[in-house]
Amino acid sequence: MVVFAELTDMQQSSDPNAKVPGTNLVTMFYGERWRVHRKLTHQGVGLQQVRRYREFQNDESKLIAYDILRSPEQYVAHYERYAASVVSIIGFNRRVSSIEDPIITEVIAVMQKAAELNVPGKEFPMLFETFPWMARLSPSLFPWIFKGLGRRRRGRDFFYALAKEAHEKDPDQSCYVNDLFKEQPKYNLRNQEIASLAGNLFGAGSDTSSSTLITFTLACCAFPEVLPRVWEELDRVVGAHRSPSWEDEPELLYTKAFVREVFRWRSVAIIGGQPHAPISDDEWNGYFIPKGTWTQGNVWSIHHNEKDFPDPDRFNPDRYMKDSPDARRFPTDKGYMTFGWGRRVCSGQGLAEQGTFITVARMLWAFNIQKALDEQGKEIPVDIFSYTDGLNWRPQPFKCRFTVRSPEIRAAIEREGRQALQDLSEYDGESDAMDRFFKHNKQEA
Ligand code: HEM
Repeated sequence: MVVFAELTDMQQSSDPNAKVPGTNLVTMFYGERWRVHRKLTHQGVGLQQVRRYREFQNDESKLIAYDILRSPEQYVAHYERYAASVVSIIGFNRRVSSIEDPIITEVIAVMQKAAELNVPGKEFPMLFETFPWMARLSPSLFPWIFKGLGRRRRGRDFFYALAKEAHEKDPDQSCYVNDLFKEQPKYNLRNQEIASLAGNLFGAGSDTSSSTLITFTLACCAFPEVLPRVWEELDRVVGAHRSPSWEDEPELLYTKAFVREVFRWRSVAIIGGQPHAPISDDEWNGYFIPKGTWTQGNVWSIHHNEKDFPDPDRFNPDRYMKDSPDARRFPTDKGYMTFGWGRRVCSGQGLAEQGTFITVARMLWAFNIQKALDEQGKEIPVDIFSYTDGLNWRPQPFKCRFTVRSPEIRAAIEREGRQALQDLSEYDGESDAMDRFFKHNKQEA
């Protein structure tokens, strides 16, 4: 498999001198270059940084509730817009204001397809994992792989064009791509590295965050019995005249447990993301693991271990309530492994956790989320096992009902939504680079 990784890395690079092992943090081998990318990513979305993003993240989250009031049937698109907009502001200082934006309709769709194909042993090119001898055959035997890599190169061009546009518009503006351009000479960053670092915000951070919110919605439909308790807490701590804020967090114990259970119940990176590999020979529990062997953490299995999580398919926030009989000791304080582990642990964990908390708390406060009704007024069942089939997964499309919990709450959602739109207007703006790219691609297609 290592052979295949090297092959793809060489093919990915348009610079003939660029025979470094990979240009993207997510798939890069561990080493000096990986450390540089990891450091730069932390400068953008590390734990210290993400608190600075709370204000606009909260505003974008207020717009989910506001948008769902007007078009509840498009709830998935509203989640996707929110997640894409947050990382777009961080990266490029430009928000994604519409669910029609090509960042959502095209880029995120490509990411989902990539996650679907990127399952070890499932389909070409990951069949190399199942049949390693294939990796030794001439690349000319697999012409279609180059088509895929060409597409990936176009993705890089796209993110580089967006980064350059943001930088040229205002090089002093505080945003991630401006920091990358500032660091370019120090780390000798090639343009395609800037593109991949900036593109990772969408690639690693957008589909994962929105899929988690879809899972949350499915859990509400499938397990309505958990809702009254969380409403009692939210009504007591927050009330009806404003939505939850981060300041409420210490008092929202059951809501926080609810969020943790969302992360555990159907973790989006179900096999822990990309495979890891030991950098030297290793031994574990009597097993010899040669250097470079792919190892994959089975998050599904960890989160479905009856010992730690009895009746694991039941959505039960009580697992995370300290004094509950359903609580069990888990090796980590958080009680889940949703973001991976070790030195490759998710770089955007802090951003994802704070955004998921504020959005789940707000959605629970705002709505009763239930199964949809058919024409006879009967509830349409949901299937908690009907998920997409990929490295990152999400529920297959399902219909549901959002009912605002009171007229006071409706008024607060509308007031806060209008205010959020005003506050976010500083990030509004068109992108010529995006228009050009999608027009060009349509012509080519
Ligand atoms: C609910 C949302 C998210 C989940 C469940 C998630 C999960 C994961 C997982 C399981 C990994 C692999 C960890 C490992 O190999 O051990 C990962 C890696 C990564 N994630 Fe996330 N992630 C989320 C959101 C984000 C966000 C918002 C960003 C950035 C904006 C991000 C950036 C990254 C990056 C850059 C890596 C690669 C790190 C490396 O290989 O060094 N993720 N994520």
